[in-house]
This record gives sequence, structure tokens and C-alpha cells, in this order.
Amino acid sequence: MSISKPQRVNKVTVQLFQKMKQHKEKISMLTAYDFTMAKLIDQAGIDAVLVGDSAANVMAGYDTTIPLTLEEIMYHARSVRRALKRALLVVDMPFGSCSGNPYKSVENATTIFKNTGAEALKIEGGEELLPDIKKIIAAGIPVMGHLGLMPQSVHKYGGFGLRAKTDQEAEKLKRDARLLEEAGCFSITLEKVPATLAAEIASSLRIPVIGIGAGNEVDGQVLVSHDMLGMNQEFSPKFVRQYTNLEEIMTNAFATYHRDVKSQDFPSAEEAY
Ligand SMILES: Nc1nc(=O)c2c([nH]1)NC[C@@H]1CN(c3ccc(C(=O)N[C@@H](CCC(=O)O)C(=O)O)cc3)CN21
Ligand SMILES: CC(C)C(=O)C(=O)O
Ligand SMILES: [Mg+2]
Repeated sequence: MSISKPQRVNKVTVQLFQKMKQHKEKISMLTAYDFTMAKLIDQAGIDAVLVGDSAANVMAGYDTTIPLTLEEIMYHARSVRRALKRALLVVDMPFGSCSGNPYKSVENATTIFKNTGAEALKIEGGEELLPDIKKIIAAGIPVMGHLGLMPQSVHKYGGFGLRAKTDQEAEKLKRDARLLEEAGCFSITLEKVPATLAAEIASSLRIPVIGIGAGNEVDGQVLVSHDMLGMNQEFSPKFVRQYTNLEEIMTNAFATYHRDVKSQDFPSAEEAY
């Protein structure tokens, strides 16, 4: 008798990520923070779901990702875990949970892994964090790197502007990407960097590079679901494509309900017992 569950057909694994790059099949990834949204994303066939620390902005209303706690990201990740059948589940390590003390970083990564069912963790940072990242990978946890615009370092750079504009920054980025691959990361997210630089990095690495604001010549794309759904018209940097205008659709639905309650149009006789 088999003690393991039969492997679901087509389940996305970190190994499949590598194969998709080899076969030049682009990888699609979106964020989710809750069960219902994650279910729809999985149902649509998206390859990977990121429980991003952007939950700090999108779910909690903070200005930066910095305040999000380990407990908070784990709550979102467990909710998303229950919804996914096919997509790979990647979870962000929140600010301060992986920051230069490898012993603590492994402990935090292990806590997230044990308590959420994540299949990989994403970590912002390059060379400075190599000891932490290597130890986490050695503990058996697949790691996705995150370079370029690293929102947890917003105060270090003083904003969310384009990264790697100077030759010196571009060289550091290329070096960091290579070091992350050598350290054993299975993939790297590259945020808000010039498209030509992103293309050069993607073609020089064996592991897939997932871009956000990094142009088309990378191995996949990631967006915040709420952004691509147009749920907040105030946040629309040019790298976001709005596939619908849910802000308008939802606001109209709420306003119509409000009107119907006030006018006693809702509920109707058919909607009552
Ligand atoms: N809803 C949402 N979407 C995201 O993509 C996202 C989050 N939240 N939270 C965490 C980080 C922060 N990110 C950001 C934030 C701002 C810009 C940005 O381009 N902002 C300005 C320009 C800022 C500047 O040039 O200094 C803009 O054009 O809106 C990009 C990515 C990406 N992540
Ligand atoms: C924007 C993506 C890459 C992210 O890290 C997040 O949503 O937290
Ligand atoms: Mg993030």
C-alpha cells in the first residue's frame, strides 16, 4: 500500500519551473492572500501563486511592506494553501525574518514552511544574504530570489524608482543574480529594472527569471492580482496591465445594493421566506 498520495497530474513543482524555461514556455504567476481569490487563480491555470508581503499594502492598508509579521503572512498562506490544486505555492519571507542571521533565518523559514504548506519561499536580497539563503536551501526549502526593486528596502533607496540605472548598479545586479543561482535558488524575481538588463540576466542564467516591470525577454511574469484586476485605480505604474476595472464594477455593485436597501427594493418577495 502506498503511503503517499498519488501525484496530481500536471502539478507545478520547482522542477517543472526549470523544464518550462528549457522548453521556452513562459511562466505565469499572480499574488493571492485569501482562499477565494486563490481558487479562481488556480482554476484559471496560472502556474504559480505568490503570497506576497504586498498583503501589507493590499490587505492591511500599510504604506510599505515593512510592518507585516510572520504570523500575518502565515495566516494568508494557509488560506491560499487550502485553495490550490495545481499552482506552485510561493510565500514571501516578511521584513526582518531573513536579514543576516542565518540561524534565525532558517528558524523563521522552517516556521513558515511547517505551518503553511508553502512549496517555496521568496527572499529579497543578494550577496549580503547568501549565508542565510544557503542555509535555508540546505534545510530543504526551495528559495526564489528577489532582486532589483526590493520593496522591503524602500527606505534604503528612498522610493520605488527604477533600479540598476547606473553601470555600477547593473554590475552588482548581474553578480547577485549569478550568486543566487550558484547558491541553489530555483528561480529569481526581478522587479522594475531596464528590460535589456533583465533580458541579459535571464539569458545568462539556467534558472527562470520572473519579471515584474522587467520587460518581455524574461522567463515569466508576476503581478499583484488586485493591480491587474484594476481594483485600485490610484495604483497604476506602467508595468501593470489592467485586465478589467474591478474598482468600478465593485463600487457600482455596492452602490446599487445601498440604493436598493434604502428604497426597500431589496429584498424582494422572492428573496424572502
Ligand atoms: N498593490 C501592490 N502592487 C505591487 O506591485 C506591490 C505592492 N502593492 N506592494 C509591495 C511592492 C511595492 N511595489 C511597487 C511600488 C511602487 C511602484 C511604482 O512604480 N511607483 C510609482 C513610481 C515611484 C517612483 O518612481 O519613485 C508609480 O509610478 O506609481 C512599483 C512597485 C511592488 N509591490
Ligand atoms: C510584487 C511581488 C513580486 C511581491 O513580492 C509581492 O507581491 O509581495
Ligand atoms: Mg514581496
